[in-house]
Amino acid sequence: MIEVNNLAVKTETQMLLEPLSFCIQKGESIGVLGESGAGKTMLTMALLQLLSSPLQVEGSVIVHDQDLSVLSNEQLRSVRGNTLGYVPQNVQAIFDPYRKIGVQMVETIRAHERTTKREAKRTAMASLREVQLKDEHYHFFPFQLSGGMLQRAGMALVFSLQPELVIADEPTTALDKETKTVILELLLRKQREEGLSILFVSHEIDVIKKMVTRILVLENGKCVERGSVDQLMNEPSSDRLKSFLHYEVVLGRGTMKND
Ligand SMILES: Nc1ncnc2c1ncn2[C@@H]1O[C@H](COP(=O)(O)OP(=O)(O)OP(=O)(O)O)[C@@H](O)[C@H]1O
Repeated sequence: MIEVNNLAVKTETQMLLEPLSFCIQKGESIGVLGESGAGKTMLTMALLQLLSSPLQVEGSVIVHDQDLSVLSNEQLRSVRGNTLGYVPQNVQAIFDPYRKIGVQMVETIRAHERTTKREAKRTAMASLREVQLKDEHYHFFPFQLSGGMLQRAGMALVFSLQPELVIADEPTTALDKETKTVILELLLRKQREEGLSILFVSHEIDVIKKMVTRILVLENGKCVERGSVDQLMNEPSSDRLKSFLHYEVVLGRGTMKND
């Protein structure tokens, strides 16, 4: 459903993301693994057409045979949300701190779909329940929710628009175990039951292994390795991936076959 061809990001003096190509099919999940500064967020922003001068973006992102770079801002707003859902690491940026969660959800739903307020409220409530929040949270301000609850509310907002592909940029980093489980299980269930496609960005190899079938490893803005999870876990070739695996073993998060 999405085809990325030689996507690159640079400034006048520096290459921040070297040309990268990959496809994601319906119902497929791909992981992007890399350390801080590897270019993971740069990739997600370029995919969503959210970068502007002085950053220069080259290459193309094709969604359902449509090149996103030629779309108007209005068309892009529709693609972002209805087709491509974006879950950032810190969803505080999604919500206006001074307005109630439910009001913001209803507004977003109605900006993307022709629906009544009542119907949008029903969708918002159902979405909140899906992430194991309660109906009362609909009436809360963002600051009244804990960080983990707010991250779940962010997921609810994204899923209330029923996107076909979710781009999740470190969606569970620094969250408690319970919230992490709710978010990861929801993504996997949507993939299994609704054919959701997922681009899962993380520096946590144990999480990425559970979530995806194929991985791209980024280092200094360059894809240094790619392949299926099974293949890469058993025969990593880049030093970057080897060090990720070594780190995981040292932390005792799991036993690797190549240990
Ligand atoms: N607006 C910008 N102008 C110039 N360079 C930038 C800009 N934004 C980010 N960078 C640089 O691009 C590189 C990649 O940054 P990016 O935010 O994509 O890393 P990341 O892998 O997402 O890291 P993290 O996990 O810490 O978020 C870094 O060297 C960063 O300093």
